[in-house]
Amino acid sequence: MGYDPFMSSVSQGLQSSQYNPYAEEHNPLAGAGASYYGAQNTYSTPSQPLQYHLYYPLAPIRDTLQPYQRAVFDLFLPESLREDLQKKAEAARQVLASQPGVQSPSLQHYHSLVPLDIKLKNTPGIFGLPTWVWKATSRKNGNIYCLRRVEGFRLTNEDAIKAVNSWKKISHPNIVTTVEAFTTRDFNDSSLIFVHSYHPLSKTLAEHHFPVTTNRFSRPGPVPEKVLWSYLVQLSSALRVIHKAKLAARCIDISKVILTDKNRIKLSACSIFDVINFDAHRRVEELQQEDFFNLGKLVLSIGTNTSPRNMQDLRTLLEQLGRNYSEELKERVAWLLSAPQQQYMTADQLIRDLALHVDDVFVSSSNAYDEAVNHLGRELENGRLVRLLAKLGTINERPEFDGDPNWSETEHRYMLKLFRDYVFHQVDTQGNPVLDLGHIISCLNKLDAGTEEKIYLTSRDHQSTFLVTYRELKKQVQSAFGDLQKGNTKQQQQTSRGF
Ligand SMILES: Nc1ncnc2c1ncn2[C@@H]1O[C@H](COP(=O)(O)OP(=O)(O)OP(=O)(O)O)[C@@H](O)[C@H]1O
Repeated sequence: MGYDPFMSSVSQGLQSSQYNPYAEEHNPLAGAGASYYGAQNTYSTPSQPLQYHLYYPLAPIRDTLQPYQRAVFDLFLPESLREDLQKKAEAARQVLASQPGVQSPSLQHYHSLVPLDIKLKNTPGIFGLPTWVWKATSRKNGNIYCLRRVEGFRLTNEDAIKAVNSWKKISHPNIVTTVEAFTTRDFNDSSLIFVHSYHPLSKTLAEHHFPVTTNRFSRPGPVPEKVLWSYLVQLSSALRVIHKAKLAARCIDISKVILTDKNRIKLSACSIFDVINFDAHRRVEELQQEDFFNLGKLVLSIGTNTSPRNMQDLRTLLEQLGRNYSEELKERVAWLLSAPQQQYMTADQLIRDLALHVDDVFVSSSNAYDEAVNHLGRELENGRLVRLLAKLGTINERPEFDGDPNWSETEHRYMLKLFRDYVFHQVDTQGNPVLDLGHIISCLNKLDAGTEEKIYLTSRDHQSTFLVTYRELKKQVQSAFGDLQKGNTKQQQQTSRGF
């Protein structure tokens, strides 16, 4: 089998000795001696032919739905997930409307800057300086990143910016990855730019739990305790990896923790304090203890619905937390708030103390993972069909190939044209188009699997009929597509004669 541009990159990467479900010949020893060795290695490969037309396990709900609903519900991503992913994709692709004569904003090799801040006027936040956040596309690799400008910061020590290098090595599901940092004069001042990975449509915990609203009745209700435990576990896990790398997060604040999915949070502004406060030369152990204190404060703030600006009396707020939540949560938060007095609390110790809640988070994220793999399985099926459709599209109705204007209408290509009619152009007894997605997908699945099932194909003038198996049709698709891949033989001969 030659190079197949419609094969997934994954399957392209497969070694010849590995099983390739898209390969025409599945037995690597095919040829001399194949039948002798035929039974070997079969333990690692599914029996042939693959029953591709059997889709992923279907829910019982299937029987109660109409065919058109069934196809949509059973074969594609659930509506809510599809909508969520599409909204994220749309946000990631968003660009500012171009204005005549105004160049789209860019910064070094980052172009198409789109602001992510919703505030119009920027006041200094936790960094003590105004910051601005954008999404931007890298000219180097086409990826989208989150850029944060720290306005009016003059870098006096070149070593300060190197502090970012240690952060680049940190990779953790609850930490936004740091990519790079640089200085710029593009804003007619000296500004620092931090580049982090981009997580579309994320909100800060401040935006989520303390939305700016003028309607006092629309204030959010109390946050469920399991959400608070989940935040605590996720941030403790982030702290564990940060502290192990001899760093301190320094940005545990409701405005710097982002919510990227339901209850999934990430620390979004790591490395910034390490650069802007580089000259303060504070001991990392001391900063790590502050991380614990700030973690306690964050949970207390959300649990008592009190903005960090109004958290002067921590003792009273702890009592309030104890009235609404379990004693265990109150004790854990009190323990975190005592961090500066305690000598060297560690993240390992914290994770051990949270073990039962870590298990809860583990179970829910494992469930989410299983569900995602299940959806991925269906999408794998759909991706396979798109490749098949693309192949058929290159063959059906091709106006001319190899100097033959009837190429797509003759020999086995004619059968593929009739198959196209069978799949897509059926009509009912009243002559209305049959728009049954289930029929289309089932036919394409059988074609891709090359089953032994036979179908009748009838010419448009009803003068001729063919009884053909999907297996034969599959061979015909491969043969016609193979011809197209080889290219124009007449021209090649002429060219080679020319040499
Ligand atoms: N890595 C990221 N990917 C995508 N969006 C992000 C990322 N980091 C932050 N954001 C979003 O950018 C917006 C602004 O973030 P920022 O940290 O400036 O919050 P803020 O509340 O404006 O804080 P401050 O008061 O310090 O300016 C928020 O909506 C946040 O969710």
